[in-house]
Amino acid sequence: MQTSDMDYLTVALPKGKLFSLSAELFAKIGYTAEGLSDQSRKLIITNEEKKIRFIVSKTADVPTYVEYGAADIGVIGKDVLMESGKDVYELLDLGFGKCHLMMAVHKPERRPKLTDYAHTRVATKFPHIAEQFFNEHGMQMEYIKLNGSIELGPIVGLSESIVDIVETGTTLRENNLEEIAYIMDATARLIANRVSFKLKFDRIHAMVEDLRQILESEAKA
Ligand SMILES: Nc1ncnc2c1ncn2[C@@H]1O[C@H](COP(=O)(O)OP(=O)(O)OP(=O)(O)O)[C@@H](O)[C@H]1O
Ligand SMILES: O=P(O)(O)OC[C@H]1O[C@H](OP(=O)(O)OP(=O)(O)O)[C@H](O)[C@@H]1O
Repeated sequence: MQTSDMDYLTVALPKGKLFSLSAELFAKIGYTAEGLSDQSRKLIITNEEKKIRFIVSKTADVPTYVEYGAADIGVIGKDVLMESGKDVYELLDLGFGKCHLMMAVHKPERRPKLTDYAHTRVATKFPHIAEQFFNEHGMQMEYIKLNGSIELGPIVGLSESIVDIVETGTTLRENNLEEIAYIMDATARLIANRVSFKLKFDRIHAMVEDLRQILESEAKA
């Protein structure tokens, strides 16, 4: 394994929904870098003075960069972290990116039971989480991995149900789907490489404490 350069703290930020919120949070503790914005195409942005390096990665790849030590620290949704199964420390619940994972089906005529769907097909970005959930309910399923627009699955007959994220519920409503089982809540988490956490303990610990203070003061406001 590689541990990111000892002089620098390397932070992996996910593209997409969590990017701006993560960058804003780091900026509040003084972790800024010129050119760190949604619009930039730069993949590595360094603040030489503070010895911080941000790497901007595809969301699902953040746990991989952190597990291998290419990044010391990362921000990632709990959903993606659980699905990845990567061996990293989870240091802090950052609170934003709130959503939940659930199972939904095409709007049924009568209230269905979860077990009505045993042995059917589930479309999902989260096959590991889905399998764990259905196993806990003693249900054997067929998992169809999709990478986006999961709600299409039942509409076009690819699957009988989906396991996906819900935030406002708009996507379910607009596609005539109904949640029939709650699986888990998710928020953004701060994660760390296990070796970096030991080798760069003072720096990471100080950063976590600064972030914790910001989050606590925002929660009180
Ligand atoms: N409405 C939402 N839809 C999707 N994810 C949400 C939502 N609200 C919060 N999140 C959180 O934001 C994380 C990132 O979502 P995003 O849609 O940016 O990921 P992605 O589409 O997998 O990434 P990428 O844009 O790199 O393909 C999710 O893993 C989840 O934890
Ligand atoms: O409850 P809502 O507020 O409607 O949000 C939920 C939707 O957001 C996510 O999709 P995303 O925007 O990440 O696009 P994707 O389908 O490409 O994953 C998720 O997969 C749902 O489709």
